[in-house]
Amino acid sequence: MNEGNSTASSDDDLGCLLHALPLPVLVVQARQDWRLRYANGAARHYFDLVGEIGSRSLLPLLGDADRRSLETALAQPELAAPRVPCQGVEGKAPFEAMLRRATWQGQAAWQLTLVTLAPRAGPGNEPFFQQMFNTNPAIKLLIDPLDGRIVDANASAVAFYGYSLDALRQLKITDINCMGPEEVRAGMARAESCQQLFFEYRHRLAGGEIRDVHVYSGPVCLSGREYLHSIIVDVTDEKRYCAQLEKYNELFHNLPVGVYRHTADPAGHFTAANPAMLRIFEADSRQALFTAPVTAFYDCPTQIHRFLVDLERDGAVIRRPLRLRTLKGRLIHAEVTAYRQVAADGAVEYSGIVEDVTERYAAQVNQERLTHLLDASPDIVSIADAEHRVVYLNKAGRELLGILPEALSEALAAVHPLWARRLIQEKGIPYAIEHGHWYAETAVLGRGGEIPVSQLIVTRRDENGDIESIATIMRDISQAKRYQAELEYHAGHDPLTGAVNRNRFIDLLARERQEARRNGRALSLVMFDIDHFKRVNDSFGHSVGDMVLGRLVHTCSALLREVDVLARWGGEEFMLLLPGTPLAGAVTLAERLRLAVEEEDFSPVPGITSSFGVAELSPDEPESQCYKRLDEALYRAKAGGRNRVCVADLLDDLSEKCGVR
Ligand SMILES: Nc1nc2c(ncn2[C@@H]2O[C@H](COP(=O)(O)OP(=O)(O)OP(=O)(O)O)[C@@H](O)[C@H]2O)c(=O)[nH]1
Repeated sequence: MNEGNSTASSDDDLGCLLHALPLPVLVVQARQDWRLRYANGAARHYFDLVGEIGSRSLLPLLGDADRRSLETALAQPELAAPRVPCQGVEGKAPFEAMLRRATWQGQAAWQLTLVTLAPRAGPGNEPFFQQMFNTNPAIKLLIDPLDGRIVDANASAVAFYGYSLDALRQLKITDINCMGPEEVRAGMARAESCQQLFFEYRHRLAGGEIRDVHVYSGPVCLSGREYLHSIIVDVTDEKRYCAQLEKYNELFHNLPVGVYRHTADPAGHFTAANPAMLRIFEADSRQALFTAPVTAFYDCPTQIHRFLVDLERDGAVIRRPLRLRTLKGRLIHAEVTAYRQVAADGAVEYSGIVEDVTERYAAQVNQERLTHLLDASPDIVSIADAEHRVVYLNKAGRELLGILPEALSEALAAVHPLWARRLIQEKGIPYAIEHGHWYAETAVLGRGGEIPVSQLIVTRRDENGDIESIATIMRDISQAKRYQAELEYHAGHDPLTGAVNRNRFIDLLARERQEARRNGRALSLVMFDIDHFKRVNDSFGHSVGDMVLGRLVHTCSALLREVDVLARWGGEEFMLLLPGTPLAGAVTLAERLRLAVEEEDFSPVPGITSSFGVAELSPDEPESQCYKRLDEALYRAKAGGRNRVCVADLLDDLSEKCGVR
């Protein structure tokens, strides 16, 4: 019992039940002159108590005999739950007082439950009995103990059972009771073993409805005959309520979230908690949880202050994330919902729900970290679900697309040129779905045209092996491409003249030879160098010599086709690769180059000329042999007076045929 006032509050369901109980129930303070602390409705009715009862004592309400009996019983501490017959208040039925030790607001008290007794035999009492029988609001039946016939019923019984008085008098109690004899016997045995003053039955009303009842019975002698006087208490609603309460209790007990109630004083203490609360706060016992001040569970004092201020102001705080500490000092992340409630005695209490979201919080923090990282990346990262709906796009992606597109196909269309889109849709995604990932160089559409990107598509499957997500990471590789192209250029070109270098020339020659063999096309080489170049260096210095080399390459390149390759073979020596060119064409070109060099202005160097050796590569001839022939031809050109073209042909007269000097 935890009623804080002398009247039961309608807010408190247990108090409400107690208040409505048809048996008079009193709570009196022990050792304090039987001061009344509580009286339920029936007790107030019996003792004609009206208004506040806090200062009144029970003793003046009782006759001397009853006072003595009660005090004698209480003076016998060996009696745990004494039952004391009392004559009762004048003009009302005598009663038996069942005494039980209780605690009332932390103080020792006695609970008195008064079971009213029907007056025993004696014709003098009959009118009194009749009056009690007829006028009492309790449901009452008078039963013939020999055959169970209902002899009489009061107005409350008529109203409750729904039969007229005459109809009730035609019935036996067994017609109303719908429990079998076995059940009745078991119920009686149970009542006896628990010293219960009533029996539990189920009574059928006239309309067929069955109600659970407690029946308090006692013998009464009327006109020389013994009858059974029964008081019937309808407990159907109470039982239903108790069953419901049990269900709620079970629910409360098994909830995976913590449910609590705590006092609203500055420290605050838990006064109710379900097992989940103990688990969440690592409390070994309820006691451990209840004795620690609520403030001890908060990690941050400003957080609790703000929480309580909001709770006081708004009456409720819904799912607020809080950092809490367990009794073992472990930090947990929780979401707390709390309500401010005012108890029957006006005391403010807080009750609420604590959800331990530590794991969820950690996952969320991880996700936020990852998102932060992905947003900081210049790479475009997108994630689509199994239905190809875009569910995530990082900052770089959002900047490129402006918004988050709904469908993957929509995103692809907005981002990629047609060829790349086809490649991704027809090859990339199907391959990634089958093998887990796909990597390729594709492109996205930039303001200035296509931007080359490296693209990785990664698929993720769930535990059933079904596709869960398709992630794409795209990196702008235009810079890398530029560097690569530059590197490739430098690896294959002479930095002084810009002509292809010897290594690249050899590679290109090998490729062109293959091509020439496949297509049956001619392929010619021309070797040439500047005449008396040493003199240039000696007379004008090396830098002028370098200038001459550069201008020579420039002059010659202007006369070449796209497919021709001009290489610096070494020093002031150059080589020409002429695909699809037979010997005659190569000789003509060499002559044209010779003339162009001769006519070029190499100021400050006057009269620069060059000598040429020309050869057509036969399909099976090793390159080394051809180089040798070219060397010989060039040597002949030098020996012949320089500034001329000589053919390196096995047919010695070919040079004459070609009309060259
Ligand atoms: N300025 C400059 N000179 C170079 C470079 N490479 C080689 N030479 C010079 O080119 C000259 C080649 O001299 P030689 O092999 O005697 O041939 P030449 O003087 O041209 O005589 P002929 O070829 O017989 O007409 C040498 O003096 C080299 O130092 C270069 O990159 N820059």
